[in-house]
Amino acid sequence: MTDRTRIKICGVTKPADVDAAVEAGADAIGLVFYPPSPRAVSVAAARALAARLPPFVTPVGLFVNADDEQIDAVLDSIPGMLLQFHGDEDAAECERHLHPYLKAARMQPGFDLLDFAARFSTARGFVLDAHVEGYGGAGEVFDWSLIPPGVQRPVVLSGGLHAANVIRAIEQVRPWAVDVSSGVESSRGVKDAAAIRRFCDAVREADARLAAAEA
Ligand SMILES: O=C(O)c1ccccc1NCC(=O)[C@H](O)[C@H](O)COP(=O)(O)O
Repeated sequence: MTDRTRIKICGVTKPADVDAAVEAGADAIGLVFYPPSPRAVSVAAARALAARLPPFVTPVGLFVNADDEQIDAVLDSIPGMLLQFHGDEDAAECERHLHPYLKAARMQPGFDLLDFAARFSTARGFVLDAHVEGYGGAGEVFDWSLIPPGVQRPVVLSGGLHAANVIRAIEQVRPWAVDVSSGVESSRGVKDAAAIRRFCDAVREADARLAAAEA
C-alpha cells in the first residue's frame, strides 16, 4: 500500500491539458505515439508538451507495436521519458531501448497476470487495462477481481476510470497508481480540465478515507 495513489492523465494533446493535469496534482502525463488514436501527438508536439512539466512530473511515452526508429526518435527528443508499451511487445523489445518502462496487460478471464509479470521481470510496473479492440483508451472497465494477489511490481490501474468510480477502484485494488484518459474528456480525445480536477480530487478522497480507516 502506498501512502498516496499516484495519478497519470493519459492522452494529453494541448498545453492546457498539461497545465490542468499539473495543477490538479497529477504525477505523470501520457503522450500517445499511436497514430490511430485520436490522442496521438507528433514528436515535436510532444516535446513542447513535455517541456511544460515541472520537476517530478513524468512524461510517459505510449507505444503500440512501434518500430525502434519511432521509439528512438521520441527518446532522442524528450528527456526523462518513461516508456509504456501497450501492444504485443515481448520483453526483449521493451528492454532494448535501455529506458524504464511500464508494460500494459489487457485483462480478461483466464489471463495469468503472475506469469505475465514474470515474463516482464524488468518492467517498472504494469498498466492493467481492459481487453479491448484497438489496444486501449476505450473507456472500458474490466473486472478488478481478475487481479490476483501477489503481483510484486507496482500496479497502475487503468481502463474506464473516472471521478465516480475511482474511489471504489482504489479501495478494492489498492494500486500504486491510477491512469485515466476517456474519463477526463468532454468528447473522445478532448480533455476537460474540470473533469481532470474532479478525478484527482476523488483520488485524494480515496487516499484520505483509507488513511482514516487505517489510523
Ligand atoms: O489513449 C489511447 O488512445 C490509447 C490507444 C491505444 C492504446 C493505448 C491507449 N491509451 C493507453 C492508456 O494508458 C490509457 O490511459 C488507458 O488505456 C485507459 O484509457 P481509458 O479507458 O480511456 O481511461
